[in-house]
Amino acid sequence: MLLELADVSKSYPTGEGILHVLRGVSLALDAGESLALTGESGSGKSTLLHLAGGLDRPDQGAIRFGGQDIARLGDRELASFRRVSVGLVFQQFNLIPSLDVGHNLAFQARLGGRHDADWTDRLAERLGLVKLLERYPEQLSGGQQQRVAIGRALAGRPQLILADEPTGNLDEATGDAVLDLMLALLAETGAALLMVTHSTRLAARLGRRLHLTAGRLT
Ligand SMILES: Nc1ncnc2c1ncn2[C@@H]1O[C@H](COP(=O)(O)OP(=O)(O)OP(=O)(O)O)[C@@H](O)[C@H]1O
Repeated sequence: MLLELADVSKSYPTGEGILHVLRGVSLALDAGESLALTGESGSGKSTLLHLAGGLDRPDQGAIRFGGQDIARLGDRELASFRRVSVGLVFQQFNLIPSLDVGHNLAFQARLGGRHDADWTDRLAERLGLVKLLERYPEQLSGGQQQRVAIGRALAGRPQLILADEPTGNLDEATGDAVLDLMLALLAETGAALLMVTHSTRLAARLGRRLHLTAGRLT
């Protein structure tokens, strides 16, 4: 098993008291598996994704990656886990505006000491970015920007990709094409995917689906 959330709870203090977002959530994801997470707005999908990626810590419960509880790692070890083991793709493509496509693609892999020029070239080819490598993000369409973000997430060959509404900013046809590419590349690398989506149509294309409601998974 690659990723396991065991009885994870998370709440936030708010003006009106404590908001219990996740109430004892458990899930397991194997290497190479893809899982769609659906749920109403505000149900805690992004919160769960952030916990799985070590971007935040749970109040209770264990988050095991390769058997190790990342919720118990120190800040430096957690940062290293994020750089090496996880690739993130968000709805807002989050490219670095001052870097061209080639440097955006390699950015995270370089940070994690995992840059591999041949693999990055191959990703650029598979994602149809070869002719765009010297352009800057503002010179790209939304679909092109998201293809760069996917390449950047995969460049360091992380074992887990976490995607939060990755096609939410794209029209349906472009979004479908981008998702197809992402799934094909995941199949090639063997990485697992945990993807948040509002769309049951997109969720149906992944291996498994879970629905978050009232802080619990069904
Ligand atoms: N840092 C925070 N402090 C206080 N409340 C928060 C914080 N982050 C999230 N929340 C609240 O927790 C709940 C879950 O938020 P989350 O972003 O995980 O939901 P979501 O299912 O991803 O929603 P959406 O589909 O709208 O993106 C929401 O009610 C949100 O307002």
